[in-house]
Amino acid sequence: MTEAAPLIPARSWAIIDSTLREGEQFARGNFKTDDKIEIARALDAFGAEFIELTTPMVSEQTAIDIRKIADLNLNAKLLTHVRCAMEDVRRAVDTGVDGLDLLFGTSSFLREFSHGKNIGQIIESAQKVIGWLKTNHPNLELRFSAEDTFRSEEADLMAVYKAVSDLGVHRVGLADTVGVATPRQVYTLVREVRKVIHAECGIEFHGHNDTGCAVSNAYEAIEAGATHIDTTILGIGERNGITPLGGLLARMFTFDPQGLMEKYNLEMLPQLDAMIARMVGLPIPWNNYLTGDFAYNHKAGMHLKAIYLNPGAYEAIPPQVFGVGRTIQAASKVTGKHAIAYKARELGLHYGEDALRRVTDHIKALAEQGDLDDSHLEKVLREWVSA
Ligand SMILES: CC(=O)SCCNC(=O)CCNC(=O)[C@H](O)C(C)(C)COP(=O)(O)OP(=O)(O)OC[C@H]1O[C@@H](n2cnc3c(N)ncnc32)[C@H](O)[C@@H]1OP(=O)(O)O
Ligand SMILES: O=C(O)CCC(=O)C(=O)O
Ligand SMILES: [Mg+2]
Repeated sequence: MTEAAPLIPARSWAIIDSTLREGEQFARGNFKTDDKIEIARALDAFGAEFIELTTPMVSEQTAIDIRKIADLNLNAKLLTHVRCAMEDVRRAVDTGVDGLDLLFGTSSFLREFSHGKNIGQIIESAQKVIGWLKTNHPNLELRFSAEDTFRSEEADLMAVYKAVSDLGVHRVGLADTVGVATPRQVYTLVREVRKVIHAECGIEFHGHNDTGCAVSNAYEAIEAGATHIDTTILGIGERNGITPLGGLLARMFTFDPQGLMEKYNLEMLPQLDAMIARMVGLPIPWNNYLTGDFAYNHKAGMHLKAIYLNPGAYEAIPPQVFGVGRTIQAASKVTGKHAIAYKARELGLHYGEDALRRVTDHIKALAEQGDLDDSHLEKVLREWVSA
């Protein structure tokens, strides 16, 4: 690293976990009442500051489920995600949630093909809906998001964000709905939005992962001053999903580990990922952030030599903080004498320098012919001594 990492205090941003909203839009996300309660409780125990729930407009059952979750009296604040329409907000305020996440698409795509409103009409709808909410439900936490922000005209966005900030929303939302934004665009737009909204108004970022930037875009949003980041467990959502909770935690851990450990029960992450994998009927991806099967697998001889001396040599984040372990894969063609010596010592075996070189080369040659596992390695090491 040529420059010092920027100091980004974990206290400067909060998680809005949307597994129970965006996650329901995932191909395999079809949570039943008990699943929703399990997810909400687990996120609360983890320490998520906010839990976003699907709109009660979906169905009577969904409305009942939102009320059930509200009755759990969790520490996390509950939000429901609703269209900027009186019918929806009237239904939403009856559910017992703490806040409403309103949205309206501002890009020409969504203005033409989703709802047919121009920017003036969007602002009028926002005035009507937010005005009614402020008068009748002043304690609700309100957010207004410009859906498809990153394909919207900047002048339109600024007009909408200024209007809703003047109406007194607690947060404005920037949504990379089709996952097209670059980190630099996110950084720049968050800075621009900050200039037109009130100082006490928060900024939320919601990023899809279509081009693989969901984590980096969330990071850039935070660096630029965003206060809230949308995540889902395992990143589930429409298409290939949004910023995964684990990915965001991994990214942010490197800036303020202590702050992150104080805010969240990080060692619960494997449990959260496993819960959602079970519910959606899919395995945790092998290369998943922190909890993938091989996220902490070390194999090459040059790495293993250093790992034995200090795991930090090849790990940016200590696995135990997130409740996972590391795997040392010493039996392979890319292994080296230090790893073999270490494995031998574990078995109470010791070789001289020449023998160690020869057994290492033998193991590498064997691995060229097929996979080796630890038990095979152990057998070879023992036979080598007795031979
Ligand atoms: C990027 C995102 O993820 S946005 C969030 C997406 N979430 C959802 O869609 C929640 C689940 N959705 C549903 O259950 C249904 O779509 C409902 C209940 C919301 C609406 O269902 P329907 O009345 O059958 O309408 P349908 O879904 O076919 O069409 C969407 C309607 O929402 C309107 N709409 C779209 N965006 C908005 C908005 N931000 N504010 C107000 N109305 C909107 C459209 O104009 C259309 O209404 P219209 O038929 O009067 O033109
Ligand atoms: O309400 C928001 O900010 C995000 C909505 C959404 O899921 C999206 O735009 O992808
Ligand atoms: Mg989304």
